[in-house]
Amino acid sequence: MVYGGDRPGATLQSAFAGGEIPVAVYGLGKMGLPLAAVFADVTGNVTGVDVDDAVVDAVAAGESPVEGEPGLGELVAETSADGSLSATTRSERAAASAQVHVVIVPTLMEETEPDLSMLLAAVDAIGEGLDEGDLVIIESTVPPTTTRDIVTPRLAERSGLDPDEFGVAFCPERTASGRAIQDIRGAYPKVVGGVDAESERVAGLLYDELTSNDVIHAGDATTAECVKVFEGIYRDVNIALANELARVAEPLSVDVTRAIEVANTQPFCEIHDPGPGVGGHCIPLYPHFLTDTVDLDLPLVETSRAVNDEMPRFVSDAVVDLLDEQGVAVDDAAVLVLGVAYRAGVDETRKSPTRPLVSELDALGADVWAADPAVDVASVPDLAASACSMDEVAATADRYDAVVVMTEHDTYRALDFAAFEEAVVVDARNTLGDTPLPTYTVGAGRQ
Ligand SMILES: NC(=O)C1=CN([C@@H]2O[C@H](COP(=O)(O)OP(=O)(O)OC[C@H]3O[C@@H](n4cnc5c(N)ncnc54)[C@H](O)[C@@H]3O)[C@@H](O)[C@H]2O)C=CC1
Ligand SMILES: CC(=O)N[C@@H]1[C@@H](OP(=O)(O)OP(=O)(O)OC[C@H]2O[C@@H](n3ccc(=O)[nH]c3=O)[C@H](O)[C@@H]2O)O[C@H](C(=O)O)[C@@H](O)[C@@H]1O
Repeated sequence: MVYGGDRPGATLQSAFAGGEIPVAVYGLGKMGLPLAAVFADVTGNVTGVDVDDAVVDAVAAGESPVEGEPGLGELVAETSADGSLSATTRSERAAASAQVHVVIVPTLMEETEPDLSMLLAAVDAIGEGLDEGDLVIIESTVPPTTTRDIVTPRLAERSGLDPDEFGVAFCPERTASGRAIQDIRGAYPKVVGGVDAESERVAGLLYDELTSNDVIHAGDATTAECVKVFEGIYRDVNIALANELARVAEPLSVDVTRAIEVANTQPFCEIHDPGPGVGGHCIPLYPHFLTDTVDLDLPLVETSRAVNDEMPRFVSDAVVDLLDEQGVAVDDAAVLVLGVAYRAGVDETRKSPTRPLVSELDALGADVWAADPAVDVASVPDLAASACSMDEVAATADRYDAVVVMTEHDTYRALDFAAFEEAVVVDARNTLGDTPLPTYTVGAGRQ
């Protein structure tokens, strides 16, 4: 019994750290596997649950199917080998033996509607195996009120327990791909919020064993859900401000990025970086998690989403204008797009701004190619571009009339842009510095 047993905090913590409290982590993806591995490293008693056989087989064999996470491969190998971490697809069976259930499966979006189907499937499996005194922790980002109004009643219904017989808390995953282990271990304070005081107390005690940082008690689950969604919305709105300011670079003949850099020397100013739009499966979603939940107009949040979603067209217009200056019609042009990942340091292409950019150029009749050192471009769905390997880029440089940098991969800074001969360049990330070619830089204007 973890919840409601009135066990003193220290006793509960030593039982948890001593492996006496079996933990199940549902979702062994980019965030879930690092989380399960750290839980296993701390408690020695974790079952990872995933619906993907290949993921489970890899983890059971001590291998990490998640790449690009420093330290993860070693931690999975170590915890699998010493029995701290096991893996299964049998969700209900894992739920029956666990006392702490941590859910970190995807929360996606259909158009602008949150899609909680994977979350609810995991919750249903947990409900089948939920016992009195268990604690369920949601780490997946969810629309505010989900934990209290959807997850908790669903668990009660599935398990036949009263809601006061088990604990539920929302403890958001505040982690970025590429640095998951260090983030989980304590880069930032861990936020916990319970559907009742005991849920929050127990969740706080367990995470206090996991993190080297502080544990912040939000007061309740809905407040904790708002913390996570607000963090993301703040970022989206702030990026939208930077992107809107970037538009004045040309009319004012000013380097807006430089002006932002200097403005940010004031401690209360933190304008983000202009770019080609906002990608990933988090920041573009979280505003909708809020606007879909409250029946209110939230014009700033909605407008910011629109400003960021308009940036791929802004970049496409810059390409057309530069080509026009050179007397090249866009429907006669070959365009190379450098970067399909939504940001540097990841191989993730979900909601990447490159997709709409390529669609815009393709619709204008351009012959579009795309290259990305971190991504298998040929296998990227819904990308209207021909794949070009980085090796081929150098060999075919004279093919292109325009080159567009969409992701700030270090590789691109090493490219010899003189090899692109007559091409024009749009640097949507302000990452190239000076080039020998006609260049438009988002944030700095015409170079
Ligand atoms: N990726 C990121 O940068 C961050 C993600 N998050 C949150 O973490 C959640 C998970 O994200 P990722 O790990 O990136 O997703 P992912 O797509 O990399 O992995 C999800 C995993 O969950 C598994 N899965 C799906 N349904 C399941 C079920 N019913 N039971 C068990 N496993 C199931 C999938 O097979 C997959 O292996 C997201 O919803 C997001 O809210 C939070 C912070 C950062
Ligand atoms: C508030 C916050 O910083 N959240 C982080 C974010 O990580 P994520 O991997 O989505 O990357 P990100 O750095 O926010 O970038 C998102 C998108 O926005 C773009 N971007 C980012 C910062 C900026 O100044 N300008 C800009 O255009 C990026 O290129 C990318 O396309 O979302 C994660 C999440 O919640 O999934 C979260 O854990 C991370 O800490």
